Amino acid sequence: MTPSSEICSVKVALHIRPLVADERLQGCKDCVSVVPRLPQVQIGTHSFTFDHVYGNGGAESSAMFEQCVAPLVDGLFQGYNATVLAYGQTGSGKTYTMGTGFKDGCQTGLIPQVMDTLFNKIETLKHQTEFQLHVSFIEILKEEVKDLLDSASESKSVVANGHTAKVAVPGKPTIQIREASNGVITLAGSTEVAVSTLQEMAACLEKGSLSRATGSTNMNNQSSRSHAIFTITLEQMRKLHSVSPVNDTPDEDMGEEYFCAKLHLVDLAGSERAKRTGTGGLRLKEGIHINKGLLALGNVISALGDEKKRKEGMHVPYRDSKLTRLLQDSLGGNSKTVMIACISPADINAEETLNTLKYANRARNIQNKPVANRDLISSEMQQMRQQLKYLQAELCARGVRAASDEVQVLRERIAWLEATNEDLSRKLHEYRSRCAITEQCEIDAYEGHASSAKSDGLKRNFQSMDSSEYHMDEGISGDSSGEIDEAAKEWEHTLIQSTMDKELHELNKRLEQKESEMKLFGGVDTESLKQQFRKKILELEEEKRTAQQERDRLLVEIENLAANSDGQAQKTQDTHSQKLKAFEAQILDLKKKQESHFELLKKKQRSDEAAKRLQAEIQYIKAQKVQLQHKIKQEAEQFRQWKASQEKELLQVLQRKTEEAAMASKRLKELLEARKSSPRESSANSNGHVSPGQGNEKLLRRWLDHELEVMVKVHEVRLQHEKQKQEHAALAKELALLKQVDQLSPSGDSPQEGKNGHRHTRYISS
Ligand SMILES: Nc1ncnc2c1ncn2[C@@H]1O[C@H](COP(=O)(O)OP(=O)(O)OP(=O)(O)O)[C@@H](O)[C@H]1O
Repeated sequence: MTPSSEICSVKVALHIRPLVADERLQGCKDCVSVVPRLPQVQIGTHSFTFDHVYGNGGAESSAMFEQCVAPLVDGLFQGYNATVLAYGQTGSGKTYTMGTGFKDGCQTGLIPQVMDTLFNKIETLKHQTEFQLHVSFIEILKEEVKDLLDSASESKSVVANGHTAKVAVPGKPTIQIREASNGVITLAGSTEVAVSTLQEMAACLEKGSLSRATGSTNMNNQSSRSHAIFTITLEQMRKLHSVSPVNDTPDEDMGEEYFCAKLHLVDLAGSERAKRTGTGGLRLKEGIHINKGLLALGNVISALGDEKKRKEGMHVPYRDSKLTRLLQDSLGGNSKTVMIACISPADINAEETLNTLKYANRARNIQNKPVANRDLISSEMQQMRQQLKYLQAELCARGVRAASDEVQVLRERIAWLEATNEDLSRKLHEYRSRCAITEQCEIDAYEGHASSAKSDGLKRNFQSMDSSEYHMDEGISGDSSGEIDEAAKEWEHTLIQSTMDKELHELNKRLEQKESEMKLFGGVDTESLKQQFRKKILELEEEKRTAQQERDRLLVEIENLAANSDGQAQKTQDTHSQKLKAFEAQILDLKKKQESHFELLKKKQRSDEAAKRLQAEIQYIKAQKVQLQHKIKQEAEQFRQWKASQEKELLQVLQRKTEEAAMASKRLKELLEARKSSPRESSANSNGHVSPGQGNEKLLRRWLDHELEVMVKVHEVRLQHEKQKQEHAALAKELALLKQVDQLSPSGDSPQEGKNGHRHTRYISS
């Protein structure tokens, strides 16, 4: 049972009955006065204050139940034990006040009102709580506990000399007072009748009241000769509801909460003086026992009521009598207790009344610590259930339930990516080797074509110049092989660029895929999630440990109970065994939850590792990409430089040839001028004589032929130069385009087709 302690004093109410007929006949006077509107009474010079005073000018007796007992009935539903104790001299009205003389459905007294209220409340709560009610009714007569509800002893009640008493049935075990390890006092062997209606409970009260030992004394025609305790045990199994976080509707799956509380309604035997009660023999013996019990009760009340002694931890003599032993819980223990001190206002009873008032006044100082008797197991189970609910909700919120599926999907995706990667690498390798072969074939084919085409074209034109004194073949005679080299170089450059562009394109594609994979990992704060998991696992471990400890404790308790062979022990043992089973199931459940948490944590770790690998792969691809881009740039730059140097060289040659052509043309002009200025020389030579002028003419003609040839060649070179210039412009344009592509290259697309097409055309045309 879980304690939720609060300290509260024993409440004391004073009930002053009116003067009874007998007293009036004796001419008794009222010696007790109630201070108006105060719970205070005066008797002689003595003044006493209580929590409530009823009757004889005080509050109406009818208000007693509402003010003193109804709160205790309410507390019963919250799991608090309670005791209502009627104390007072014989004939002071205890039985009347308690209603333990309940006969023929007569509703006076507190017990019938308790029963009414109890069943009304059960009626209003039964839709959400399951109730079980038991009653027991015992009396302590001459220091023996007797069962007033035992059917076997019913017929054995005897009436002799106006005295009703039960005869002990042979073989029937006597009722034993037991104290459990937690200090709870129980009666082993008493009849506990399960009741479900007011009528059944009233029948029990009536039956027990009839069985109770009563006798006639001078003070009371029907004096109770025993202490009677009517006990109502209320067990509740309350259905717990939690509110669904999704739609605010009650969730039925929260289990139950168990409460068990007892209400003792005690009608003590009246204190008496043998002289006044006029008893002798059997009555006297009864009276001695009654007084002994009450004296023990007085001592307990004194010990508990003295604050100083209480603080010093003074011994409380509960064990001095069966009465005090049974009321141990109600006085200074786990119970909310109300004592109703009953007094007669008659002056003839002044001394007893004063004693009662002193007794009751001391009882006000007793402090109890009532605790709600909630079943520890059910409350722990409830806590565990709530914890589990919380965990499940949290896991749901964080999408961890889907984590395992997600990890599976990612694994498959990684496997697919790796396969694709391998496939692409293989294709790339094949492509490269194909490229190398194609490149070689292209070069070979080009070389073959060039050697024939060039010899037909350029070589034919320039061949004659090889032997000339002007050495016009310089720079041009090597053009054939030079152009072949150039074309091969360009072709190689195009192929390299194309391969690298494709490589870059592949890398970009892979990078894109890997990055989209990474995004799947990115949604969850994995570190904090892992922390949460670890925390929950630790919490579950802690809960499991607590549950195991509780189970061990229960086992020990069951073993102890097993040692006790009586019915009550057996019953408690059965209850404990059931709880133990439930508990073990709970522990098993917790273990499973813990294992599943471990599994989730492992999966999460594996998924993190996969994410790490993916990240590393992405980094590697990025590095590769940067390297490739750098290479493309470098290759383009090298080619550009080579092309520029080629053009520069060509321009130099052209310039030189142009200058030479200009020189030749100038000389030709000079020679023509010289010929015009000597016509005689030429006529004289026409007579058949070879003059020195004739030799010159011959020389001049030869020279002229040569000059003309040179001029034709110069013209051809000029044409060639024009052509080269056009090509140069086209190349510059292409180079600019390449540079642009290079800058935009992450997409990997490049206008390869155009370049190749253009160059190829150029090779053919040249
Ligand atoms: N408040 C009351 N109003 C009217 N009559 C009362 C009241 N209280 C008690 N009486 C009457 O007083 C008589 C004695 O009452 P009761 O039997 O309840 O005393 P008791 O304290 O139980 O005595 P005992 O200790 O001897 O059993 C009874 O006849 C009862 O009807």
